[in-house]
Amino acid sequence: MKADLPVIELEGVAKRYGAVEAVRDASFDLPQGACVALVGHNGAGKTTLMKLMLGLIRPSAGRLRVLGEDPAAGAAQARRRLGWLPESVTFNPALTGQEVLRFFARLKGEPAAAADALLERVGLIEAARRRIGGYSKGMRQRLGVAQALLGSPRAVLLDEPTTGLDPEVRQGLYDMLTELAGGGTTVLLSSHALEELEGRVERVVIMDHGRVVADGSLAELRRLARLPVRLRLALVGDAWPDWLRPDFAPHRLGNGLVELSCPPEAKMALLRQAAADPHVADLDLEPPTLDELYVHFLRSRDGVAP
Ligand SMILES: Nc1ncnc2c1ncn2[C@@H]1O[C@H](COP(=O)(O)OP(=O)(O)OP(=O)(O)O)[C@@H](O)[C@H]1O
Repeated sequence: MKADLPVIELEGVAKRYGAVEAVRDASFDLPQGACVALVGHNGAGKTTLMKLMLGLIRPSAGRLRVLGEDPAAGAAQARRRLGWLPESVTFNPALTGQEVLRFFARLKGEPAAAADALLERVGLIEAARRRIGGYSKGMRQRLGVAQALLGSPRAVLLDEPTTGLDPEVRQGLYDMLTELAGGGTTVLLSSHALEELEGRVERVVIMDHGRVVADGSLAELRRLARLPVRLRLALVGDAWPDWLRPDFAPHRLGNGLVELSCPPEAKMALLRQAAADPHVADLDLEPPTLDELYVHFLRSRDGVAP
């Protein structure tokens, strides 16, 4: 397979369960070394999409290619080049991390040394001979990631890998995923939380009721959404600058603070005026939050593509 071919390709993919349309008309590519998040609320279709990519289920319509092959066609080759961390992965608590990972290594035809190298890589080598029953949630999750990385997969799919992790452990996990993608592995993770993805993934695919409603970098999605920017000014005395146009809905917050919101294209002109006005003692700029961005795309009727 050529390096410039996408590792995973979806064209008009749909999956129905009876009356439920779990995935509808999904089309996107995941190139080599991409680090992409699938974002959506419960039931949006994230897990179903991953299972389709893994070949665990067949699409009701559309075309799916993983490393150039149909993942559900039974060709084990393509499937073996994928790693998967299922949602809420559980391991036998009576076994040690090393026993579990060596067992999975055997299943994948990998040597025990490969399991040990991965335990080292995910920072579990010191706990390798301890029973999993005594592991923290973060340690179990890292063991899950190590399991997904056995056999040096070309792509890893991680279903909500950060749920329940504290911020430090989560950061460690994202660092590991960034490093993996930097080494050429395609990384796809699902998440409920857009806000934790800032600076951590290069692209997000937002899903709603089985449909892809947005696909792009967070910067691209912000540009597309054209959400208003909030400005907070600290004014000296009772001054009310005449450039505070009523259509920006300026209002006093108390303590000399005034808040207004303006469309992104008006932002620079407004900042220049504020900076040049001696009545403005201080200024804070608040870009739209990721929650606002998320809500915008969930409400958008026709969907948006980059
Ligand atoms: N095996 C199944 N049989 C019937 N319906 C299913 C099946 N699997 C998923 N669904 C339905 O398909 C829709 C999408 O589910 P999916 O698990 O893909 O969502 P999700 O985005 O992963 O949600 P969550 O964040 O809760 O994990 C839901 O309405 C779900 O109930």
